[in-house]
Amino acid sequence: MSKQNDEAELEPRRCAFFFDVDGTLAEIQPRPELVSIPPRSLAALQQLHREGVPVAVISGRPIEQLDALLQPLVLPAAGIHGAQRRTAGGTQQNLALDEQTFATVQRELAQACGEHPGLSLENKGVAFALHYRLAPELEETARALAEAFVKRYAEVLALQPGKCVFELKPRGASKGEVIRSFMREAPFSGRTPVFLGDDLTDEAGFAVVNELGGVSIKVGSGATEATQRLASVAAVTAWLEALQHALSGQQDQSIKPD
Ligand SMILES: O=P(O)(O)OC[C@H]1O[C@H](O[C@H]2O[C@H](CO)[C@@H](O)[C@H](O)[C@H]2O)[C@H](O)[C@@H](O)[C@@H]1O
Repeated sequence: MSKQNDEAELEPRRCAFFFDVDGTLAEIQPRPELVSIPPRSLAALQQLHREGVPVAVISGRPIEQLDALLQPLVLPAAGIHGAQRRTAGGTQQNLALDEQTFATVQRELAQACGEHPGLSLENKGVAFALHYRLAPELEETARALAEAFVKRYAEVLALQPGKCVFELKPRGASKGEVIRSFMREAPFSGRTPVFLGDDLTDEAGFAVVNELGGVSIKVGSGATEATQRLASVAAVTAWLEALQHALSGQQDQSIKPD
């Protein structure tokens, strides 16, 4: 870094990059399955990776969905808010609920959601997301349901609010802690961590990156622990392309966030 982090001009070859997906690399869509990552962003990620700059995705989605969104790229990744982590070497670590508890929560949640047809229940294998984007009037219903389940299964579940969603994730899952784990390992260690995210779940990541002396970048509006900001997913694409140019030896001031 050539300047203080609050006005950093990044030197990409000295950084390790961490990206949230929904709302950061990909525009928010009415339903999770409609999401895609812009080809220009994918090309930039691919070049960073090809040139040996460490890049990982840190998402609330399961890793298999991340692989589908990023194909043909296969990156180090954290899924389900940190409950899953695939290292640069390809080893995968998972936090999980025991099968019986998972099956019980699944059955009870499905039954409860069935009483509110506007709610959509996403089963992520080791976590659940209660979406109300298509029925915003059900926000408080979704919140109450999620809070009740987390209270009932407090030993194993934690609440993760997000954009038009209340998620039930395995207790202990944290985007901050997975970024910390990546930063202890090659090829990430010894570099400046840079994390871009847009939502509440990303705040844990910003806190750890700040603690490690890195660069935290909030995408969009809203209160945040992040020290820098980009306005939108489109701005993330432009920022990634500026990184590409910087990697190719071209100077481009636009890699400085707003
Ligand atoms: O950590 P992220 O990569 O940002 O993932 C967070 C959640 O993203 C998805 O839900 C959100 O995006 C959907 C598609 O744009 C949107 O319809 C929904 O309202 C958002 O909450 C995904 O479905 C979740 O599993 C992720 O945890």
